[in-house]
Amino acid sequence: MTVIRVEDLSKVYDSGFQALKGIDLDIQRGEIFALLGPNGAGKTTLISVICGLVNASGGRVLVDGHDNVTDYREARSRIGLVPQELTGEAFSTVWDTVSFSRGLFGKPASPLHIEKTLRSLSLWEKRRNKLMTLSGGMKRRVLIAKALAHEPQILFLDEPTAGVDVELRRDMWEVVRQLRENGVTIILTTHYIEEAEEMADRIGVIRAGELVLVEEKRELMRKLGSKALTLHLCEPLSRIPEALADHDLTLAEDGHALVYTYDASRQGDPEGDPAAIAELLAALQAAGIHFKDLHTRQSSLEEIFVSLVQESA
Ligand SMILES: Nc1ncnc2c1ncn2[C@@H]1O[C@H](COP(=O)(O)OP(=O)(O)OP(=O)(O)O)[C@@H](O)[C@H]1O
Repeated sequence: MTVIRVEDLSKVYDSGFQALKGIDLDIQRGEIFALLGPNGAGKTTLISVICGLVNASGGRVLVDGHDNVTDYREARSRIGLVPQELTGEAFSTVWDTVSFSRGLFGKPASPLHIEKTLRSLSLWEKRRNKLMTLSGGMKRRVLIAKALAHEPQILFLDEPTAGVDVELRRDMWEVVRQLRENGVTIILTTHYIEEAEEMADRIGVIRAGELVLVEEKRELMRKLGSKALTLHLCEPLSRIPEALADHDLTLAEDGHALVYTYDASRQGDPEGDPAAIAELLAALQAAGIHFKDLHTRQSSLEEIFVSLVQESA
């Protein structure tokens, strides 16, 4: 199942700056893994080392069992890397650019594969266009087509939607999902928590060169997400009554709502919060406080992420 194994990886740049500190990470075949982290955390350094563009100072990387230093060609041929920007080549056509990328890996020409790739990225109609004439969205698709030209099993996307509008972002997400459905393993770096929340099966958080967390997205949200139960009251309160002092409540909306915050990880725990909620509701009734509506809200990955990064700061 493991398609990439990263063992005790470290990187010290010539300047003496240590960008990666003993990273251990396994990527599973067929997953979408999102690497989240603030600016300068080491995301680009990590994927550059895995892709063999930057030398590690310590540790090793196995790609499908092939060491990415001693067995560079085998390792590299399995990887496609989608950089942030398209450089040069403004006057080349889409077809030529993508075909050329395949050639760089020493693969024999395969017009069939190039056609399939262009069609899957809705670039077929544009194949004769020069890159300079393409829209930003189309250029991003060309970057992906180039990275897929040599038929890699693993695709790295470095900030795939940095600086694009919402519509294009959704478009790109759809493209990535489609690739995964076709069996490609995806590793993406992102600043956008929304992107990780939307796309990822697993999330890694990197901070100051250390992986501070790797977790299934669902598990992460279950474990760390707090829930808030908001009760909209029939009659506003000026303060929380004594009888409810034992319950962890706050008054909101000018006294028109009571908010109870609890740990979502204890859901389903008979000793935990469901009992506490039942008790709370009973106590409200006993105190003669009636509510006309209620809703619960789970904290988003964004809130979870911010608290994580602050916690380890
Ligand atoms: N060639 C280099 N020489 C010295 N330091 C470098 C070099 N490249 C990157 N760094 C430093 O290493 C750290 C990690 O950089 P990296 O680009 O990996 O971060 P990142 O998480 O990808 O950030 P961003 O989201 O801003 O791209 C930064 O502090 C950066 O200044």
